Amino acid sequence: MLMEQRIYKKGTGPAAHPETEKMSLQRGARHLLAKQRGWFPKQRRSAHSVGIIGAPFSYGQKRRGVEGGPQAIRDAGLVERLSGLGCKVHDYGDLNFTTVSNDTPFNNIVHHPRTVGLANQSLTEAVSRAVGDGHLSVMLGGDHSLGIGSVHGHAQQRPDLCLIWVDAHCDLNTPLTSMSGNLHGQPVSFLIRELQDKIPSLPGFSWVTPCISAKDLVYIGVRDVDPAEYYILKNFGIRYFSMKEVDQLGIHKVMERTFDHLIGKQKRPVHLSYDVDAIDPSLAPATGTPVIGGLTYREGMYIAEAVQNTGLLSAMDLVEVNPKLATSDAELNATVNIAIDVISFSLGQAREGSHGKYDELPTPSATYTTNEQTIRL
Ligand SMILES: NC(=[NH2+])NCCC[C@H](N)C(=O)O
Ligand SMILES: [Mn+2]
Ligand SMILES: [Mn+2]
Repeated sequence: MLMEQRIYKKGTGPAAHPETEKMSLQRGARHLLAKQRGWFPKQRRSAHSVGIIGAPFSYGQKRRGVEGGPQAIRDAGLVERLSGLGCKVHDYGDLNFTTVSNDTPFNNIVHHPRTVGLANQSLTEAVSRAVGDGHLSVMLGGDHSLGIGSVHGHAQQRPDLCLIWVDAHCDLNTPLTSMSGNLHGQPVSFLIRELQDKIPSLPGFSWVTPCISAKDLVYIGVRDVDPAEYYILKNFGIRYFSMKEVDQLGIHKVMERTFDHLIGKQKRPVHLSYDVDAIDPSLAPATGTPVIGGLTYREGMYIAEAVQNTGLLSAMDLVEVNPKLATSDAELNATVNIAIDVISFSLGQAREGSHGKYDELPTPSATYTTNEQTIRL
């Protein structure tokens, strides 16, 4: 409730607390409220500096609409949510992608190679800049072919990164094994060093160099694995927790083993690539390749919380939200809100409560001074 007059703690006033940086409306409102009551929110312990990069791109698959993901996620209040968590948010805006003309399929199968290659080249630069600027990079897709550029750009700044890929799919086909021809089913194959003699040179991809080893990657949530992907998982020793392991072990053990594998011996930056189709389609239906039997809301958020708790998250992706595939407003809102929740939990929201808002509790005996009078609360 708004009070008639602003109330300041004794000996303080607006001049004693200059607002040094531009704040979001919500943070500003909270700050004002705190001022009115006479105490101030303290700096959060886990305050991240976050760089948001919108990647409105859909040519890694055939269903248009996923390019509307960043706008839908922003419209639903992502920046305000993150500011409310105490994050310092720098929004880099949306990238402007070029559709290459005469982009004929590679081998008559792989669609839009030049357009996908070029988009990922500019995403690489954007993510590298954001991380170089000192931000935790948050890339909003767009389809999951963007994983190439996001991980690649992150690796330019943090060559020792490891990768957690949360997805119903492995996205591990090579251009020679893909049955769909969609590059969103192939990004990881371009990133893994050990696979490079199996990757043909694709027009638009000459700039790509692999940046992780098979042991630097863990999958969580997979339940739709193509034959070639299974071959690669097994023969290259890639660690993965399918939905079967999530059922057998429980999500807590899955995360424990994930971190044991990736950061057990040595701490290093974590890249979290989160495909919204990892979550069960009954909860997040507005996506292009839904697969029944996915993560519950609680499992999905537990993964994000656990990654945040490592303190090592350095870049993340939230991809495959396709607003055009929602059959109702309710479906759209459910999917977009889950996307925002995944990002928020990855950046410090916690179900047990968040720390940091209060330095101390207000006491009834404290006195507060307005411009004209002293008030006892
Ligand atoms: N990012 C995604 N949703 N990928 C779905 C991939 C589906 C299938 N495995 C393919 O190669 O096309
Ligand atoms: Mn994916
Ligand atoms: Mn997927």
